[in-house]
Amino acid sequence: MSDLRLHELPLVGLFALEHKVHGDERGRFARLFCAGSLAACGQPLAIRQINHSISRQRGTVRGLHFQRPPHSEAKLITCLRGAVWDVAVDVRAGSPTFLHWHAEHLEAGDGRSLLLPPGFAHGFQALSDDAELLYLHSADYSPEYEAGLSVHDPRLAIAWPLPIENLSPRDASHPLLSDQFQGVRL
Ligand SMILES: Cc1cn([C@H]2C[C@H](O)[C@@H](COP(=O)(O)OP(=O)(O)O[C@H]3O[C@@H](C)C(=O)[C@@H](O)[C@H]3O)O2)c(=O)[nH]c1=O
Repeated sequence: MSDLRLHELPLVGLFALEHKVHGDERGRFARLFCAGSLAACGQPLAIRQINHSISRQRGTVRGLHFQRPPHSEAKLITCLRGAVWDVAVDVRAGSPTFLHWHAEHLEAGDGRSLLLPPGFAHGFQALSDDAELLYLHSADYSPEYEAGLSVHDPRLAIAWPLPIENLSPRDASHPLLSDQFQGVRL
């Protein structure tokens, strides 16, 4: 296999990325991001920012976050320690899967990442204590364009695997979707 392989997921534009993991007596080596390979697969990704988070407690939920145009962004998410249930919600106006969600189990060392295109909200639940995530972003952080969906929104009906713990005050205050929500036009 080449160094990176993309697997289509049920929401158009959402991919699981499989890394080739090289193991030897010292341990392991994997390329987590490769601009050339992604471009060759038709999913070019220009990285503007790399972020890292640690969620101390199992059950912790962060999200669901996205940036509105013109600062919409793609994200490449990799779990570096522990495990998470990683969720993408399609908020693209006019998408056939508008407001559908998809979740993937990501675990440290599993050789997998989730690639979200612009127009998706992202969140996750830590399945272990001390879950560590690495995020690669295609846009700069633009707090004035940040938006959020409620993790409890009945219209999304996300089936969180564990009771929700440790929501930040900001995440607890995201409003429920209104009937007027049309999504983002990219
Ligand atoms: C996202 C972000 C936050 N911050 C600051 C704002 C705040 O003071 C502190 C913590 O921010 P938050 O509470 O938004 O962190 P958090 O809730 O972990 O936000 C993250 O959630 C997951 C689900 C994502 O998808 C990420 O892109 C990001 O939005 O860090 C930055 O300086 N740069 C950034 O890019």
